[in-house]
Amino acid sequence: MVVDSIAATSFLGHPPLCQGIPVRDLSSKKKFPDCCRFPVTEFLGRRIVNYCPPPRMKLSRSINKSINALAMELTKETYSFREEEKIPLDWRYQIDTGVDRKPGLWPPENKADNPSLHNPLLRQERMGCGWLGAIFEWEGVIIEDNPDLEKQAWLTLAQEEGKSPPPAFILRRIEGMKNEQAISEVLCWSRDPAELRRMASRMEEIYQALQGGIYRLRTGSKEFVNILMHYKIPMALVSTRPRKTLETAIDSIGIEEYFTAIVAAEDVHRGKPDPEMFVYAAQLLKFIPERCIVFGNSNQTVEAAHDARMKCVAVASKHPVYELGAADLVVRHLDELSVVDLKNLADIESTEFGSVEPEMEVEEEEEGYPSSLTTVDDIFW
Ligand SMILES: Nc1c(NC[C@H](O)[C@H](O)[C@H](O)COP(=O)(O)O)[nH]c(=O)[nH]c1=O
Ligand SMILES: [Mg+2]
Repeated sequence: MVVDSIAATSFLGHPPLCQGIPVRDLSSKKKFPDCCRFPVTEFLGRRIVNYCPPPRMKLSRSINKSINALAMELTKETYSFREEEKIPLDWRYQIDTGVDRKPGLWPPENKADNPSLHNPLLRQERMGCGWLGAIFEWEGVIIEDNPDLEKQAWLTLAQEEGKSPPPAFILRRIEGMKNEQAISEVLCWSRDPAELRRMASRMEEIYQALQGGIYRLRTGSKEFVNILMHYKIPMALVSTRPRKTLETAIDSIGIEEYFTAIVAAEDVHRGKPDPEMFVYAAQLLKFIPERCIVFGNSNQTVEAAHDARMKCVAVASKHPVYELGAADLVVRHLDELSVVDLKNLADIESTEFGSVEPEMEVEEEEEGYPSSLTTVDDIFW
C-alpha cells in the first residue's frame, strides 16, 4: 500500500520516487515459488534466520515454466500500464479532486489518496503547485480586446432599438456585465426576460460582425499558460461572451487543451462585478476560492475576485496600471509573472491551511461507531 501510494501521488506532480518504473501490487495475482525467492531475512522467535538459495541452483522444468509464466504476466502488466499512461489531460487531477475515476485506468483506486488520511505525499503535492487554480478572463488577458468595438456595438444597438445613445460613464458602468444584466439594470431598456434575451443576443451579433472573427493572442499569455501547464496548475477560462463565440475563438487560436473548465455567459446569472463567474469556475476546478487566482483586466474583475475570496492579478491592457491599484498584483503582460509569484499570492504557507498534523486534530466519533473500527491505514497515515 505504501508503494502504491508513492507511485500514485508522484504521478500527479513530481517525478515518481521509483523513477518511472510502474509499481503494481502483484501479491494477489501470482506467488513466487519458494525456490525463486530472493535472499530474505526472517525473525523467528529470538533467532534471525537467513534464507539464501544455494549458488547455481538448477531449476526444474516445471519451475522454469512458472518463471516464464510470471515473466509474461509482468510484461503484460508493464505493457498495460504504458497504454493506460495515455490518459486525457483533464483526468490528471483525479486524485486531488475526487472526480470519479474511469474504470480500469491509471491511477487505480487507492485508499491512501483519501485526504482525511493525511497522506504526507499528497500534502506535499498540495504545498507545491498542486493546490493552486488559475482563472483567466478571455478578453484583455488571453487575447487582445478592442474597447472601441464594444462601445460601437452598444451605440448601434441603441440606434436599432430607438433608444438614446448611452453616455461614456454608463458604458463604463456596464463593463464586465452580462448583456442582459446591462440592458435591464443599467440601461433600463426592458425588464421582460424575452426582450432582454433578444436584445442581448442582437448586441452579440453586432459585436461579432464588427469584430470579424479575428483573434490576436496577447503578448506573453501563451508563454504563461504553457508554464502553468508545465507545473500542472489547472486553468479555467471565464468570459461574459456566449459559449459558442468563446469556443470558436479558443479553437481558432489553438489553445483549447489548456483549460480544464470554461465558464461562459449562459452559465451564470450575473457577470462582473458579481463574483458568481469566478465562484463557479473554482467549483469546476474543484478548488476552494482561497487557492484560486483570477487574472483580469478591469476593476470590476478585481472586485468580483475579491468578493469571491480569491486573489487577483490585473493585466493593464485597456486600463492603465495606476487605475488597477486595488489588484493584488498588476502586470502589463502575463509572462512578467513567475510560479513563485503565484504561490506567494495563493498564500501556500498560511496557517489557515498549512498545518494538518494528525495529533492536533480532534476527531469526533460518530455515534454507534466505536473507535476500534479504525483501520490499519488510518493508523499508518
Ligand atoms: N462596456 C465596456 C466594455 N465591455 C466589454 C466587456 O466588459 C468585456 O470585455 C467582454 O464582455 C468580455 O470580456 P471578458 O472575456 O469577460 O474579459 N469594454 C470596454 O472596454 N469599455 C466599456 O465601456
Ligand atoms: Mg476582460
